[in-house]
Amino acid sequence: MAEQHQKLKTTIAVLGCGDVGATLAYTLLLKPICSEVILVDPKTALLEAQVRDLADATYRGNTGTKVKAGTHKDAGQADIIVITAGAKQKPGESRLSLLSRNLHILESIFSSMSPINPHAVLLLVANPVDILTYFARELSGLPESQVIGTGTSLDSARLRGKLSEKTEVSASSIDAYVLGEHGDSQFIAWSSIAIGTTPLRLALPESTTEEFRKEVADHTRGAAAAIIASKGCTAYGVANIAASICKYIMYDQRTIRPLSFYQPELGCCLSMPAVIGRKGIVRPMPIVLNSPEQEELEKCAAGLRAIIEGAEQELAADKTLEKALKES
Ligand SMILES: NC(=O)C1=CN([C@@H]2O[C@H](COP(=O)(O)OP(=O)(O)OC[C@H]3O[C@@H](n4cnc5c(N)ncnc54)[C@H](O)[C@@H]3O)[C@@H](O)[C@H]2O)C=CC1
Ligand SMILES: CC(=O)C(=O)O
Repeated sequence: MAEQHQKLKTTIAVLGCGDVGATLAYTLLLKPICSEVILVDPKTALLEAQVRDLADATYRGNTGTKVKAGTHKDAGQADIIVITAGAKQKPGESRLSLLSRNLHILESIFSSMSPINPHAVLLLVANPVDILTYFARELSGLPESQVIGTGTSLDSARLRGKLSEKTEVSASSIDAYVLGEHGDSQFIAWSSIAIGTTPLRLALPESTTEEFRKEVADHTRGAAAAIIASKGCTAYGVANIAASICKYIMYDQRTIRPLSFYQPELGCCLSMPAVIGRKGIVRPMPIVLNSPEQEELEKCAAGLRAIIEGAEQELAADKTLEKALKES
């Protein structure tokens, strides 16, 4: 019986229980996606308080999901490991400015979690998410398909929200993708946007003007900075998206979303549409880009590759210094 129970148990570990991690844990408790949510954070007082506060939300009308505090080792055995651990942008700061701090946190997480459940799917949320997804793939030793970042899913949701305002059609009836970096070099795949089954250019002729496209792209690209300027963080949007991705994985739902994953032909992780299921990326879903969009994609990948190279050099220099200090 105990063994049968063990097999039915499904666990999602959330690393980092700050604004994003706690909001994600709350969202997971409200959806019956897994039997247990494990929270991990080195700030032990915060961790205990978050677990108690979240547990209070489970005692009435409970979905059956339990929440508890755990260690990095416990997290390493979960079915899905979500990494929200890391510094966040201050008003006016870019996501890329977090790289050095968050890469060191990522390294320390993998050295404390090892060995990782070989069937786990790793979901990166911390920023800069595309670069961290690239390094998580190397540090975790998991197959590429099992290491994904939330990428431009959030930007795409923001885009659909804006287009919903413009077309007066529900966002859920709009197919529109932001692709590339979850950051300043992201781009909108305008040529494939559909309102229901109607191409955007037919549904809304003004959408082909430079002015319209600039307004929508600026809104989408600038959304995080605008929210952070007033409340210091963004949390609800990404928590909802991360919880939905967990559901697609747990239920092997085969949903198509733009997610950050390794693109062998581009040499980096960035967002392209993919089918998501129990093993993570089931397969990339090809998208037809016109030539300006293809150029944007290549420019975006070149920028990310340059950042990865710089980070690799920094990590190598750190290792050399560490070794020299140990030997002295
Ligand atoms: N990808 C996306 O669309 C979004 C990404 N983010 C990113 O998510 C990250 C977290 O944001 P917030 O929760 O607002 O930050 P926060 O500062 O409120 O929480 C971060 C938590 O991570 C914890 N932490 C640090 N080292 C850790 C370790 N080794 N193991 C476990 N936990 C550790 C900290 O103690 C802290 O409690 C940031 O990098 C932020 O930029 C935020 C919103 C959207
Ligand atoms: C913070 C961040 O990456 C976002 O809200 O898009």
